[in-house]
Formats: sequence, structure tokens, C-alpha cells
Amino acid sequence: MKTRPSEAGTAAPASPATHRLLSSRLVVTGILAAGMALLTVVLALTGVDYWSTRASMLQDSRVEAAIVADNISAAVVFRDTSTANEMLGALRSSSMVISATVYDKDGVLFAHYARDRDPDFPTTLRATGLDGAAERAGWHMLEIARPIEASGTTWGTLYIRKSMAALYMRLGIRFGTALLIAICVMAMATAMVLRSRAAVRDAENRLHELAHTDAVTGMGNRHAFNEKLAAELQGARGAGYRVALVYIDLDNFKTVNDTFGHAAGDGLLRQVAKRLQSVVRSTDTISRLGGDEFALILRLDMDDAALEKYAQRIVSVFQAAYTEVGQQVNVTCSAGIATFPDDAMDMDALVSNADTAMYRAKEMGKNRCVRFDASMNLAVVRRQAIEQALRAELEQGTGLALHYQPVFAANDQSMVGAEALLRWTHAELGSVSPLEAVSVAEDCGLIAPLGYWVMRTACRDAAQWKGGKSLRVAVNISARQLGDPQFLERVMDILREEGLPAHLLEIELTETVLMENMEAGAHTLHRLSQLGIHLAIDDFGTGYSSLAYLRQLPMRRLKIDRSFVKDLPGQEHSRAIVTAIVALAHSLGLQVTAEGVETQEQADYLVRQGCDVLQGYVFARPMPAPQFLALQASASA
Ligand SMILES: Nc1nc2c(ncn2[C@@H]2O[C@H](COP(=O)(O)O[C@H]3[C@@H](O)[C@H](n4cnc5c(=O)[nH]c(N)nc54)O[C@@H]3COP(=O)(O)O)[C@@H](O)[C@H]2O)c(=O)[nH]1
Repeated sequence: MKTRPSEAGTAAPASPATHRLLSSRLVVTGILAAGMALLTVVLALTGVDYWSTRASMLQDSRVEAAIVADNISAAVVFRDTSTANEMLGALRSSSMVISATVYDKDGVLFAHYARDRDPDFPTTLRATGLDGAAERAGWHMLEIARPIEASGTTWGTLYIRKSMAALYMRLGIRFGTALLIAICVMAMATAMVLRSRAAVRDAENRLHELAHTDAVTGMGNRHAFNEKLAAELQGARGAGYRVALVYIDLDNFKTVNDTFGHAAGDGLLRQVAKRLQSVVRSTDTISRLGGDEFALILRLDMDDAALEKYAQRIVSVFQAAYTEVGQQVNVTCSAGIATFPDDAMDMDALVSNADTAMYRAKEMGKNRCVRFDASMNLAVVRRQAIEQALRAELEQGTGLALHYQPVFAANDQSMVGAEALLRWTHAELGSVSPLEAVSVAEDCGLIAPLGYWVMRTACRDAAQWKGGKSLRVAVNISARQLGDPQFLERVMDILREEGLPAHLLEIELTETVLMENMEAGAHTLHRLSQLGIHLAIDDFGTGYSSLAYLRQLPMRRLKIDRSFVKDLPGQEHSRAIVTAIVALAHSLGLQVTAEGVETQEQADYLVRQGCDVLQGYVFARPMPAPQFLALQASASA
């Protein structure tokens, strides 16, 4: 089985929009936090600035007051008011001074200077509330008093009032400048963050797109499919609608890829995508899951009959031939449908059931769409049981057997060989058909031991067929067997060990086996033929084949599929096909065997058409080895 798409997990992941909202919020929060931090720093610096400026202003004022008090003492001693007023007026140059006053030793106003009018200045020393060397620093004003002394005697008091406005002005300017710088820095930082965020978002979007887009078809890929399906099922649970999942697998894409190359294969996949897009509704989602697998997610607003028709439309869109590879090629599809919540309650089960239905479509002959039903899971269980039983059987080798169906020359009805057919009856599973056993063996890697068991048993039995005429034994080979690099060597070993001459072994390969092993297979087939082994194309007419390729292979026989024989001689279509196949085979130098001959009428018709060998129930059914040995002995007697 192929990889299930839901392996990535079933929870609906956050959408890109949610991611964007979240990261935008983070960015805004980050910018705000940085702004707050910057503002706090500016405020703290302003506080420090305030206290240090205030302290130095106080210090300067003390020095200033001491100098003025010293200089003015003589004027106060000699009660020279006009000189005292003049000296106080010199404080005009100190911009912060509001007023300066000198009180005499009795605390009475002696001299006064005011920058502008200072109506509130205290007219007596007592009214200042200060005496001696004292100072008072308030929020608005700084007051400082200094005694005026001469010859050790205090002659009065100098009282200066200074405004704090200049300090606040300076602080304001500094704070404003710092704030402006902080705002500019923040604005620049924000612009840079937003710019880089935009770049990151673009890159994220691009990455998201790349991670969710299939490079070949431009459709959503497996990731996109997983997310879409999870979201759709979540929506369906909430709103109560149904969802259908259609799993599509191309039937013979590998052959096209191998025949025409990968570029042509990619072109074909793009064409498939276009065709699918042309048939689905705008609300449906198509994804390419990888290789030749596609999936459709449909929100179900139709009944089962309409869904059936819709599925048929999807399958029929593949019917027209593709021309992308330079010539007309037919590629059909097998599809499986499972619906939520009818067939499955969660994503894993839905995917698994659609996959199972698709495999059923393949088993039923491909080129069809199959709706899942619960019994299919029983089939999966049965396949697992077959795998286990086959594993045990190949170790013990008790329940496996070969039956032989004789084949007869068309001209004289003499027996010319037999086809070895696998038979397996298991104690619990009952009779397991060779098709089922081979298919399970191919899937679980047991085809090599099973195939070599068949080959060895057939060669051993055929080496016992002694009689007048040498009989050739035909053995069927599956695709995986031919792909085994050891195949040639193993077959030669078996022939040698069982004592069967190479020319008495015929290997039957279907068209599909040949086309699936074109490169490696051709070399092996040429070597087998050079060693004397006969090669036959089985079930001819049912597969997709490139005749140009087939004619290059060293085939000796072509077996007309029994589906063309069963309607003979009545049906014109079958007659035309058989006539064409016989003519084609003979023109390529191949012998023709008609298989599935059930009536004498069919046998007569096939002889008239020129078939060389006949095989079918009308002559003999497949039989156990001892019975065949007896038949052969009586025929040669
Ligand atoms: N890779 C391997 N494939 C094998 C092996 N053994 C068998 N097979 C393939 O399985 C398919 C089914 O085989 P089986 O059920 O054995 O059927 C064969 C005949 O019984 C049947 N047949 C023969 N004559 C008639 C007839 O007149 N009418 C009729 N309805 N059926 C008839 O045909 C089958 C043989 O077909 P073919 O091989 O195409 O000649 C089948 O495809 C086998 O190839 C195995 O060991 N390995």
C-alpha cells in the first residue's frame, strides 16, 4: 500500500492568517514595550538631571550671595543706600534672580532690587522667615539669606529670591529633546521592524506557498491536502455537512514515464491536472499527493446517486487520449470514494477507506471508480491473513501445489506442453486463487520465494515427463519477479539442478509485466532467449503495449486473451480482433496460442484463423501433477 497522506497528523493546523495576526500582535507589543522602556529611561535621566541641576544652582546661589554680601558690607556700614541699590542692581546679569533685598541690623528694609515688579517681596527680615545664613528651596522659588558682616559685626542681612522657572525651562528643553530623540529612534526602529517584518512575511508566504504547492502541476500538494482535509472535517463536524474524499491513481503512468521519459510524464500529469480542474466544482479541492496519485475533497451537497455520477465524470475525463508525449497515449484512472461521516469518523479512517476503495477499483480491472463499503476492510484483513499464511507455507511448503493444463497443437490436436498454474488450499482460508496469492505476495515482498518455488516445482515435474514427444512447461512470471537482478542466474540454476533442458521451459509474461520492466527486463529476456528458453506474451490485447517496443523483444509466442475467445465465433468485434492478432503475430514471426477455448465451435474457428496452439476447458482443465503424468503417458502410448 502507498503512504497514507494523513501521516502528517490530523489536527487542523493554524492558518497563515492566524499566524500573521499572532505575529502582528507580538510586533505591536514589542514596539510598545520598547517605547515604554525608552520613556522610562528619559524620565529617569530627567529626574537625575533635575536633582543635579538643582544642587548646582543652590551651590552657585550660595557663592553668589556670599560675594554680594561681602561687597555690599561697606555700603551698609556707612548706610549708603544708593551704592547698596546700585550693587544689588548688578544682580540683573543673573537671570534667575527675581529680587534682592538688604535689611539693616534691625531687620528693616535698607536697599532693594527687583528685576520686574516683585510686589510680594518681604519688607522686613522677619517676614522672610529666614535669618542668618539660611536658605529655602521650594518648587517655584529659591530663597537664600546671608548675614552682611564687617569687622566681626553683623550689619544686616542679604536676602535673594530666585525663580526656579529657568531650571524647569532647561529641564523641559532637555526632556523634550530626549523625548524627541526617543520618538525618532522609536519611529526609525518601528519602520525598520515593520519593513523587515514585511520582508519576513513575504518570505514566509512564499515558503508556505512552496511547501504547499506541487511543483509539477501547480496544485496543492500532500501538505495542502492534509491541512485542507483536516479543516474541512472540522467544519463538517461543526456545521453538520458531509465530505467526500476521492482518491485517484493513474493506471499505467509508470509505463508512460518509462517509455517516453520523465519530462513527458510531467507534461501528462499537468494535462491530467487541467482535465480534473475542468470537471470539478470551484468549491472542490484537488491536490496531487505525489507520483500519479491525486485526491479530491468535495463538500457534499448531493445525494449518493449524484455523487456516483460525479465520480463517473471524473473517471471519464481520462478517456480521451493524451498527446503530450508526442503520440497518442491512453492513461486511465482508478478511483476510490469514502465519505465523512458515513464511512469514517476521522481523517485517518477516511483516507484509509478511500485508499482501500481505490485499490479495490484496481483489483476490479482499473479504469473505474469504486465507493467504499465496510466489507472492503474485511478484504484488507483477509490479505493480511493470506500474507501470514503464505509466509508459513513457503517455509513448510505443504499446502502449495501446481496444476498443469495441457496445450494442444491446432493442426493435429497432439499435446505439446502444459501451463503450470498455482493452487493453494489453506486449512483456515480455504482455496486461495493464484491471482490473490500472487497479488499479496507482490505487495508484501514474498513474490521472489513464491515465484522460485513455482519455477523449481514446474521444472522438476516437467523433467519427469518422458514420452515420445518432449513437452514444454509454461510458467507465469509476475512483474516483480522479472525486476529481480538475480532472476536469470536463479532460473539457470533451477534448470541445471532439476535437469530440464532450457528449450523445454517457456516463460509467460503479460504485456503489463513487459512494459513495467522495459529497461532491466529487455536485457534479461534477451539472455534467457539466447540460453534457449522460450518466451511468450500472455493475455495479449488486454494491456497497454508499445508494439514498437514489443517487436524488439525475443518473444516466440503470443497468447490471445480468453476475453476475445469467449464470444467467438458469433461476435464480429472479437472475430476482427482475433484475425488482426493472428496476422500481426505471424508477421512478426510469432506463434499464436488461443486460450480459454471452451467449445468445439471456438476451436474450429481458431484453427481456421491460423492459430498454432489451443488451450481451454474443451480439451482439458488444469489438473494435479500425477493426473497430468498419467494423461501424458496414455497420450504417448
Ligand atoms: N505469476 C503467476 N501467475 C499465476 C500463477 N499461476 C496462475 N497464475 C495466474 O493466475 C491467473 C488465474 O489463473 P487460474 O485461476 O489458474 O486460471 C487459469 C486457467 O484455469 C484458466 N483457464 C484455462 N482454460 C480456460 C477456459 O477454457 N475457460 C476459462 N474460463 N478459464 C480457463 O485461465 C488461467 C490461465 O490463464 P493464463 O495464465 O492467462 O494462460 C492467470 O492469469 C494465471 O496466469 C503463477 O504461478 N505465477
